[in-house]
Amino acid sequence: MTPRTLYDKLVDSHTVRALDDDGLVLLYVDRTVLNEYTSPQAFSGLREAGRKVWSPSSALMVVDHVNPTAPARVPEMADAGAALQTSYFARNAADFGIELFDQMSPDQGIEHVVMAEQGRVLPGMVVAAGDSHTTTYGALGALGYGIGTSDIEHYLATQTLPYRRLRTLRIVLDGVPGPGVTPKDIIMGVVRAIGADGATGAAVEFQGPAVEAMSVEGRMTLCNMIVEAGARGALVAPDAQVLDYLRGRPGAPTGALWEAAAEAWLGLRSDPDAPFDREARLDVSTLVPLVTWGTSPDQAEAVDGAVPDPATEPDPVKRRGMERALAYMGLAPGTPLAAIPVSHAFIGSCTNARIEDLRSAAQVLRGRRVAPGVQAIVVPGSTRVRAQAEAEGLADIFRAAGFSWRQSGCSMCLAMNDDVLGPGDRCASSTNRNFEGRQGPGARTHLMSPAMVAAAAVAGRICDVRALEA
Ligand SMILES: CC(C)[C@H](C(=O)O)[C@@H](O)C(=O)O
Ligand code: SF4
Repeated sequence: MTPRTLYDKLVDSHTVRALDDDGLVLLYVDRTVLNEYTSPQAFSGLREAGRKVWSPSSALMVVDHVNPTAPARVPEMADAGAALQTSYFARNAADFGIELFDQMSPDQGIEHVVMAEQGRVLPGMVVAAGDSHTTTYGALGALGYGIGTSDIEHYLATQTLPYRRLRTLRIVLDGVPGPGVTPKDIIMGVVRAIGADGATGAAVEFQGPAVEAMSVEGRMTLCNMIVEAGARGALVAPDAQVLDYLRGRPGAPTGALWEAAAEAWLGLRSDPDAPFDREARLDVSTLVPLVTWGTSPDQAEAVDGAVPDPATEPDPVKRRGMERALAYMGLAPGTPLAAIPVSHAFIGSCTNARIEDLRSAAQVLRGRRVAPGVQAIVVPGSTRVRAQAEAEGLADIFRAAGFSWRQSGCSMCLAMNDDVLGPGDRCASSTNRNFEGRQGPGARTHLMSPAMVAAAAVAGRICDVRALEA
């Protein structure tokens, strides 16, 4: 048999039939998750065509993008647009028979955090959903990818999608990360190294000792943020850690079925000599905590470094991009990153708001206070994560430090609810995108790890977390 990558195996095992000779197939898709923002037209399409959902139990509906995160939750949304989106969402759930976690549900949260913690995504599955960060599920050995609204409709009606096989990119992570270097710093290091277009259209498989040593939640951060290098799929071969993560979750099999599944899952890996189209390597021991200074996720620098000078960039296109980014960010070349004051700190998003993220930020905040003038908020990735953090005493640490302890949702990751920054606000943010206006018109975003956000909140400026952890 020709050696195959894990990606090839997942695509092959889900191929209903080939649609052309060039890699276009009809793919069987196991599951989806729907949000209130990208699903409405898909349901309207089904209604107009008089179609039903083929397999309602294969889908889950979660309110996450527009809901407020104010500490006291109410069923009615004050914002008229959000109220309309969420009420149509609920009507679609009821009419099409799909399970819904609305904003009042104890299981609500950011869709990708919820799918994993509920055990709705299992190794070997293909999951397509109307959100680019569906790649997160690669951490569990499942092929997740983002789709548009017309594809959501196609999925709901048929459980299949036309799918063009992707080029593969193996990213090997060697070495042991040094102090303060988290999975977020590692994926930011990867994106910086290969560029914001370095994985365009690729199915990435992360391999290597640093991946094997990483927690499953850390691998979710990798698979989530590789989208910012253009990836359309991400995978890590499932191992014993993945089994430990999944065992006992609501959607995980039990008894003999679990035993059989676990054995099969551990066999899901690329053959040793499987060919990848491309390969990249990074020694994570060379990294230090990273911070973005620009408006593209690859515009990142070591926290103990300085804002780069566009004048030293030989590529004219890159140079103009840097100049424009610095103008938007209000930064001068040569400014030490650790001298940049912040007005806001945000810990949240499907990249970095799981329990391990909250623990690492709380570790920095214990016994410390947010600097005067800094508004700091923490938005747990799910309502379950929030409850767990409360049970572990993390919420008390955040509150005592002066952070606002919120309900779950996408929140300030993309500012579709009322958590919006103003022009000129500067935010230390644990999120994945720093595009112009992402957190509000004219607002400036510096991406970093949750621990680094905590450090920035305390210092009132970008701050090397290693100084605080020492
Ligand atoms: C709203 C949705 C389409 C979008 C995505 O696909 O990623 C959002 O979640 C984001 O992070 O920008
Ligand atoms: S948390 Fe941010 S990145 Fe994740 S789905 Fe929501 S808006 Fe997109």
